Amino acid sequence: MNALRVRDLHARHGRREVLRGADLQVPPGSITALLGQNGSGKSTLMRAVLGLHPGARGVIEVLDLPPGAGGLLVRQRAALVPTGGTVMPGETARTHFAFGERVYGTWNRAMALATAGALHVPLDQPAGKLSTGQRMGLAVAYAFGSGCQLLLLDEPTNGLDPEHRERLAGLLAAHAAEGYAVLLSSHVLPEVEGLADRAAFLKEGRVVLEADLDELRAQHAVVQAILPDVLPAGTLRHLESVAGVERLDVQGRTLTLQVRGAREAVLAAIAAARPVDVQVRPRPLAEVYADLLGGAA
Ligand SMILES: Nc1ncnc2c1ncn2[C@@H]1O[C@H](COP(=O)(O)OP(=O)(O)OP(=O)(O)O)[C@@H](O)[C@H]1O
Repeated sequence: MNALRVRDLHARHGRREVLRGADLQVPPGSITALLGQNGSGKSTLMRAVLGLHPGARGVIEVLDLPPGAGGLLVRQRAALVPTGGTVMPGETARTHFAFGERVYGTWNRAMALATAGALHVPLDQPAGKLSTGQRMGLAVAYAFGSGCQLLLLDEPTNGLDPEHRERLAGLLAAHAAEGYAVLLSSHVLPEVEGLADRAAFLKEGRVVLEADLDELRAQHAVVQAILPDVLPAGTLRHLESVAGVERLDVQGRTLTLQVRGAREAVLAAIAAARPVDVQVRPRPLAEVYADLLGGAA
């Protein structure tokens, strides 16, 4: 069973169809990154899951609830932290937590307090007087405290300084290790790479690729070889034609190839040129993102 399964989700803002049949899943214990350019519909998708986007159509399955269970039931099982970490500006963190205790049957006060402590959220200051990062920390502490098995976090590291980003990453990893499922959006791809285990790429209203990040790293590699001599044009043409080679670049005696899928044939062809050194490394997520979605993250 998935913690979240979305099928054929459609949603519009006015006349514009933002989601056009999006499919997505988040297994329990997974931190799945929802990636896409500005305006691609990430927030819309998250809101639609919680029944907060009027007119959204599609099949949404949350945990063991029946498909289409409805927003009220879903919001008892899934918590959303919107961009900016919306909170009640006049209320302190303590009041938020007392409120959470009444709202959620699964409320975990110790978890809310521990999360707020780890993120250095002042407990007795009105939320409206907290800094952007502290307000995000409060929203995250509230979501963790809810006890919800599915967390939807819309750019949760926004406003957090490097120390608190790292702290949040640790908290999320620990949460996922206990079986909680997280769907988070972010534009900070190096951070996503260290945090998420899966990624879903949203483009033109659809998820164009959903992949395990380890598999993605295994599939998309950069092979770099230092050769004893400049390669003859014929050998280069042969290398370019080897299955899986997507791009080839030569700078003097340094050969760089972008390879997709199995690399045996490419490595065999390079070995024939008696390289001085060969290195294979996964392509950074930002490059895969740019290939799939265009531009930079
Ligand atoms: N309240 C609204 N009224 C009208 N259009 C909206 C509204 N909210 C979002 N949109 C439009 O819907 C599209 C998707 O917006 P959404 O906020 O879901 O994108 P996003 O992927 O979360 O973007 P970002 O990465 O910038 O946060 C955008 O084109 C946006 O202009």
